[in-house]
Amino acid sequence: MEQTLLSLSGLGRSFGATRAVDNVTLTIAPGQFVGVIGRSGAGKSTLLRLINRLIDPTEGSIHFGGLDVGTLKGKALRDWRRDCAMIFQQFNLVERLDVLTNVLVGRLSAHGFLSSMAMQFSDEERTLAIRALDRLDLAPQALQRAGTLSGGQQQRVAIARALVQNPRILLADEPIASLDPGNATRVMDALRTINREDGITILVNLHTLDTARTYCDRIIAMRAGRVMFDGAPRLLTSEVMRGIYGSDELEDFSESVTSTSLKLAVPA
Ligand SMILES: Nc1ncnc2c1ncn2[C@@H]1O[C@H](COP(=O)(O)OP(=O)(O)OP(=O)(O)O)[C@@H](O)[C@H]1O
Repeated sequence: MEQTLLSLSGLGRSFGATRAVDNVTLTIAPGQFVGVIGRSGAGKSTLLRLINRLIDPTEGSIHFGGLDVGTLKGKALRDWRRDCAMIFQQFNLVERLDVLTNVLVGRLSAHGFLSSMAMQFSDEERTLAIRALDRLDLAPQALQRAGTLSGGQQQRVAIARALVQNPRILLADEPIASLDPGNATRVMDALRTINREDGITILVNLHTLDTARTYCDRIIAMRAGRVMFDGAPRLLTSEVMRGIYGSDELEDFSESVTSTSLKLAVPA
């Protein structure tokens, strides 16, 4: 039987009359690379924010291993947020700080209040951060101000910051939505490397089907807060997509964002 790392049961979140996430039940096995697709407003961000506990559910439960994530408070909640790293579309770096310091921010959750206020880091932590940057081909930029990097480089710094947290799962909320195809490919390649080499489970929100098909070993398609499809990419055929989203909505998914998928889209 397949192991379960993360389990969502009847998970829901309303904002007034809007059911942003509606009765989502699913399990994720360790090491999976899962893509969540859906149009704008489908509930993808809300789903990730619920898992990370940036927002609280109105119904249902979230379990991670033996942990009841929905009930965590104080230090246990902070520990969960460290185990469950999150990266965002807008990178969320401190632009005036150098790249290395931005990566070291990922270590703050392991510090006490005073040392985190003083931003004091050990030599081991600096080595860890440099190593993470090196893996993402960004060691030469370590002392550069983060705000001077390209969007794709900034997103890779955000991935390095997440890596030094030693997360058990990485949630990425539309990480390539504001990048050009070349940078989008490098960011998705970096996520794939982390998934394969470190075994970190990845849940990534995407709004393009081609990218999800290229990188993910499982796709969850959402519409109006609900899971409409959950399975292997090859099973998410055009007919299935049309059945979920209708012919008009389908156009929203057709754009190819990553150059890998562009290559795949070119007939032989
Ligand atoms: N804080 C909030 N207050 C009110 N409504 C919200 C809030 N957050 C999300 N919603 C609503 O919940 C629904 C789902 O939004 P969500 O951001 O999760 O969708 P999404 O699929 O991530 O879309 P996008 O790709 O545009 O980010 C939308 O109707 C949105 O307007």
